[in-house]
Amino acid sequence: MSDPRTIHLGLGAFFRAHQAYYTHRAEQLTGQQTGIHAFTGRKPDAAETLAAQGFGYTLIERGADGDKLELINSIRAASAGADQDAWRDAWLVDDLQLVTMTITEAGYRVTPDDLPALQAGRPGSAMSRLLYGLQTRRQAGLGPVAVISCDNLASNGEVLGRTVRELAGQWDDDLAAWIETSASFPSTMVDRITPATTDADRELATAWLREQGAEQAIDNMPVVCEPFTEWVIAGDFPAGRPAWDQVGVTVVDDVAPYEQRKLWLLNAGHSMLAYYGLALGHATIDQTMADPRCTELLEALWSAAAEVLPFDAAEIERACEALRVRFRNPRIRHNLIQIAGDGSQKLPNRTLGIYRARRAARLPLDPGTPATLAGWLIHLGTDRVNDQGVAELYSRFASAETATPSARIPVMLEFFGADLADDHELAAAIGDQLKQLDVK
Ligand SMILES: NC(=O)c1ccc[n+]([C@@H]2O[C@H](COP(=O)([O-])OP(=O)(O)OC[C@H]3O[C@@H](n4cnc5c(N)ncnc54)[C@H](O)[C@@H]3O)[C@@H](O)[C@H]2O)c1
Ligand SMILES: O=P(O)(O)OC[C@@H](O)[C@@H](O)[C@H](O)[C@H](O)CO
Repeated sequence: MSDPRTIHLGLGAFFRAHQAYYTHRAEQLTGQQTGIHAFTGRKPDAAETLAAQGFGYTLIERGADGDKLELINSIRAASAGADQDAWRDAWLVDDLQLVTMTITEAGYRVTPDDLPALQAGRPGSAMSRLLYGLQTRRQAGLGPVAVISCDNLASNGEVLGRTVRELAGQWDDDLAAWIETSASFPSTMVDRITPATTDADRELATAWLREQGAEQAIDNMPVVCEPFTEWVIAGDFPAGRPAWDQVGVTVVDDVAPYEQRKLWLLNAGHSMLAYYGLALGHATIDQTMADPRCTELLEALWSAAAEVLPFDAAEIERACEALRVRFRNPRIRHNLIQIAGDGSQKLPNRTLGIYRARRAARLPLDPGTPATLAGWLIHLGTDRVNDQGVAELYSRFASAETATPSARIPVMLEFFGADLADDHELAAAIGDQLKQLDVK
C-alpha cells in the first residue's frame, strides 16, 4: 500500500468523527486509497492504542433513537507528536496532498520559545512543528501541499496562513518564499458534535466488532458523534485532495458567512450553556436544554445573533431549529466542562463577536452576552478551569486585588479589549446576572 497522502496533527475525537470519516467515505466511493498518517499532540498513547488495533476504529453515530456503528479505516499510520523522525518522514512522502489539523484554538499560539526551538532543530509546539515540516519538504525539493485548519477558529485558514508566514519570515527567507508558491491555507467550517468517548462506548464498539465476526477484536478508540455532520471548505488544493465533494463536503468560494453562522449560533450557544449551566449545577448540554432559565437565554442570544448575521430570517430559523434538536439529543452526553475549556481564546470570536457587531450596528444589549460572561467569571473562580490563555487574566485579578466575580468584571472587560474597558452598560448587566445567580 502507498504512503499516506494526508498528515493529520491532533489525533483527537473530532478528527476521527469528521475528517477521517469523510476521507473514509471518499475512499469507499472512488476506490482511491489516499490514507492518513495521524499524529498526536505530543504523548504516544493514542497513537499506540490505535496501532495496536490495526488503525481501524468504530464510529458510533448516536441519534436520539439509537446508534449506528461503522468501521472507519482511512488512518494508515499513527505516531506520537514528539516523534520527530516519523514527522520528517511523513512530510517526505512524494505525493503528499494535505496536512490537516485539529489542535484546539490554543494550538495556534506562537510563543517566544518557537523561533529558538526551530533554530535548534527541536520544534515542540504545533506551529513550530508545522514550520519544520514545510522546511523539510522545501529542502527535499518536493511539491506543494494544502494545510487545512479544522478548528473552530474564525477565519481559520487566514489565521493559520498569517501565523505560518510570520514565523517563517523570522526563521528563514527561503522558506518564507517557498511557502508563497508551495503552500495553500484553505478555510473551513467544520461541524459535528463529538463528546469525549467513555468506557461504555469502548465496550459497545468491542461487542459490535465481535458480533461482526472479529472474535478477538478490542476497540479502545471508538468515537461517538451526532448524526449531523457538515464541512464547508474554500481554497486551493495544489496537490489535489480526496473526493470529499462527492461525499457531502460543500466547496464554496467564501467560507466566512458559514463559519460566522456556526460560531455565533452553535458555539456561542454552547459557551453560554456551558458557563451559565455550570453555575446552575448542570453537567451536560441536554440537561441545560431542559432548564427554561438556560433556554430563554439561548433563544435571546440566537435572536441577537440573527440580527447581525448575513443570512435571511428563514435560513437562521432552520439552523436554530436544527440546533434545538441537536442540543436536546438525550443520548449525546456532551459535558459542559469539556465545552468550557479555553474560554479566553473562544469568547472573543463567539460571544463578543456578536456583542461587538450589535454595538457597531447600534442595536440594544442582549441578555445572552452578560449571562455568558457572568457564568465565565464564576467558572474562573473554580478549580475546574482548563485554559492555556488565562494566566495573564489571573495575574491582572491578583494585581487589582479582586477576589469575587463581581469585583472582577472591569478587569475582565479590559482584558478583552480597550473598547470594553469603559462599557458601563455591559458591566452593570453582568453584575445583574451575577445577582440573579446569587453570586457576589
Ligand atoms: N468535539 C467537537 O464537537 C468538535 C467539533 C468541531 C470542531 N472541533 C475542533 O476540534 C478540536 C479538538 O476537539 P476534540 O474533540 O478532538 O478534542 P480531543 O480532546 O479529543 O482532542 C484534542 C486534540 O488536540 C491535540 N492538541 C491540543 N492542543 C494541542 C496543541 N497545542 N498542539 C498540538 N495538538 C494539540 C491533542 O493532542 C488532541 O489530539 C476543538 O478544539 C475544535 O477546534 C471539535
Ligand atoms: O471545540 P471547541 O472547544 O472549540 O468548542 C466546544 C464545542 O462548542 C464544540 O466542540 C462543538 O461541539 C462543535 O463545534 C460542534 O461542531
